[in-house]
Amino acid sequence: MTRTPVNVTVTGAAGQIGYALLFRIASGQLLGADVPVKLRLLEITPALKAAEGTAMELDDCAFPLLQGIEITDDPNVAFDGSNVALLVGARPRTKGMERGDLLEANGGIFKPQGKAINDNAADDIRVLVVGNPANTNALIAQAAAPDVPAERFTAMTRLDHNRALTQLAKKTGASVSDIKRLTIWGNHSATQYSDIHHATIGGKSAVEVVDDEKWLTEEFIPTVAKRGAAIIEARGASSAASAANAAVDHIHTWVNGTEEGNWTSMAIPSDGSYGVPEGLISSFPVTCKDGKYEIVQGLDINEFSRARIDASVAELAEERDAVRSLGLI
Ligand SMILES: NC(=O)c1ccc[n+]([C@@H]2O[C@H](COP(=O)([O-])OP(=O)(O)OC[C@H]3O[C@@H](n4cnc5c(N)ncnc54)[C@H](O)[C@@H]3O)[C@@H](O)[C@H]2O)c1
Ligand SMILES: O=C(O)C[C@H](O)C(=O)O
Repeated sequence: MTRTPVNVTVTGAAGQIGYALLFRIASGQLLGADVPVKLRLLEITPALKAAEGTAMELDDCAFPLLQGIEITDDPNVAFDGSNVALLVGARPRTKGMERGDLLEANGGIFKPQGKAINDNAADDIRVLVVGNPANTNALIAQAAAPDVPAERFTAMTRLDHNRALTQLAKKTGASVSDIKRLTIWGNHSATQYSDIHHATIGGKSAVEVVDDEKWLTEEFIPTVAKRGAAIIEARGASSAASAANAAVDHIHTWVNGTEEGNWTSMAIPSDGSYGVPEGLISSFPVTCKDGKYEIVQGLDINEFSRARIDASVAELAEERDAVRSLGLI
């Protein structure tokens, strides 16, 4: 193998998403079956030992593509020469914690990590924020990295996209691969909007195939938006394997491209498209080609969609204003 290994940094590596993610990265599913990787695992000091345990297991898989593992509690080391950064570790909301407290606690994580990315990462760094509140954590990290092109900071709504695909497939009896051009708009939160107005199923309009407006508004959209909470309720812990799967999908698509005639959903810094204020990290329909993404332009947004996009974007603007008032951006 002669290719230079790609440095992949994973924060929160000893957590449950980390455990589901690292083996897939090391096996080549993130970047490709011919791309060697070096892993950098960032954890808080008390979790370093657990991260070492996971590294021992990674060693024991004898993955041919895995060219090294470094474990550290220092963001400057973790992001040194990093090409891909998966920011998973975050401060979860605990009892009695207000939203402002949560944003502030996460600011204490994502601001220094953004600075460490700015100061140490490779020129081609691509960042995916998974840790919640993902969109606003991405905004905090991005603001702390003024030397990195803003568009390299993204947040994950691919899990919502995948959830929506399956709900739609189950409703219509189609296969997920027959469904194209589905979109998640806005925030990775309960305000997100899963939009099938431009989607097709087996080449036909998804709205016409579904032909059930009540299901769309009262079941589909809320089921997808509240799926994370439903999983926490059922499992007693938040989604992990499906979140790791979506992170793999997000980076794989960003690097390797979307299929012809289809698009995906990524939370990315807005350029003002579709009335989303510039700079907010909001989910859009995107196509990817040659390692770059582009917002799908020219879609007709009906009144129904407009109201839902606006509501989610308003929440993002509130979160931005809150972190701004805390001096985090
Ligand atoms: N965007 C999405 O679709 C999505 C889906 C599922 C979960 N999540 C979020 O992903 C995050 C992680 O979930 P999990 O189940 O793996 O949580 P977890 O609690 O199992 O693991 C989090 C890990 O992060 C580590 N950590 C905390 N602060 C850190 C720091 N400053 N630097 C490095 N590591 C740090 C912790 O030690 C822990 O090991 C949560 O915020 C969760 O809400 C997002
Ligand atoms: O961790 C959570 O709050 C839920 C998670 O973001 C999910 O969508 O599964």
